Amino acid sequence: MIATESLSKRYPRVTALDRLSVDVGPGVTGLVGANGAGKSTLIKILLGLSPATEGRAEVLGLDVATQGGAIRERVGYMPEHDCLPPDVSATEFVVHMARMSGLPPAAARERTADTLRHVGLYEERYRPIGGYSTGMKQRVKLAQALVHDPQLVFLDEPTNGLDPVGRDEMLGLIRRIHTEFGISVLVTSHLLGELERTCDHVVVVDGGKLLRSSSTTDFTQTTTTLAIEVTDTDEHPDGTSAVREALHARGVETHDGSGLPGAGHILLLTAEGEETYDLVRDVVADLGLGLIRMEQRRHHIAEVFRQEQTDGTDVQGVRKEAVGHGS
Ligand SMILES: Nc1ncnc2c1ncn2[C@@H]1O[C@H](COP(=O)(O)OP(=O)(O)OP(=O)(O)O)[C@@H](O)[C@H]1O
Repeated sequence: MIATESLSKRYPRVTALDRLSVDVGPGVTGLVGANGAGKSTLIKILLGLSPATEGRAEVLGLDVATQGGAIRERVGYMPEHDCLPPDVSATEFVVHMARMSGLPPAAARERTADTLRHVGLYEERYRPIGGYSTGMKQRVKLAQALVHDPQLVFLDEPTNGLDPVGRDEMLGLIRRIHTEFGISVLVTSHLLGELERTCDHVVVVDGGKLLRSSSTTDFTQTTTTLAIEVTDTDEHPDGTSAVREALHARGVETHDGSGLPGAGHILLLTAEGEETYDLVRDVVADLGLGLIRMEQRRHHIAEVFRQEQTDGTDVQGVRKEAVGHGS
């Protein structure tokens, strides 16, 4: 879908992209980085709106330097900043954008109605945009990116300014753009964790450089860490401590899962194999406790990242190592 090769963008005072080489396939891909990491710059270059200083890039097999128009016919773009005219309704605006994309009037109206319904705007679509909430404005921006039925959409910080419920709804909507309509998505965020449930693949940039590019499952792959939670009984009012002591007596180290939801009631230990599961089961049964859960823990992206950064001696070292993992 997207391929960049040693792509750089230098402004007089800042290098926004620094020899970025990355491949993005079909599906939902998260482009993650702190503010100023170069995400919006990359999107503008990929749309053929801003020339790269060096390197090259292709979108859907088209060269961004020479085929920007053809790219924008096939790709939708939801910009980061509010850019909506306040005096017109969502319907008028999205019909206009559909017409600009070359749809005939009747098709533009039909596609607009379908798309606004899909993004969750109903009666309000006839009211002027100026009176909309941030969430509704984000939906209008999303609708105009989808109305011409693109193969790929670039969504720049679509969850910006939304409350947690609005954010979840937007992330669900983004996922459905791919699952229901087969449109591939490149979505940016400065929050690594929020893209975890939504994206198949995550590309992390920092200071214009590629930090890491891998599938979400590689990021969050199941580890051999077991999380155990047990009931309390009259005999063992603190069941967790009783299990901890019994496991220690059998030479199994545990840690307490601090920082996890429910910490204090959760024991973490490294599973050496089948025998660890059997041992835990026997210990809990011998104590007469109930086993609430025994599960392999999945890491969250943000944890993996934090872990990599603490393991590295310096940020530069982390970058080198992370680039090594990239595709
Ligand atoms: N037109 C421009 N002229 C000069 N510098 C720019 C220009 N556009 C972006 N920059 C700089 O390039 C760097 C990358 O900006 P960019 O907007 O791509 O980052 P970002 O990752 O999208 O962050 P944000 O989410 O804050 O927009 C920043 O230091 C920014 O100040």
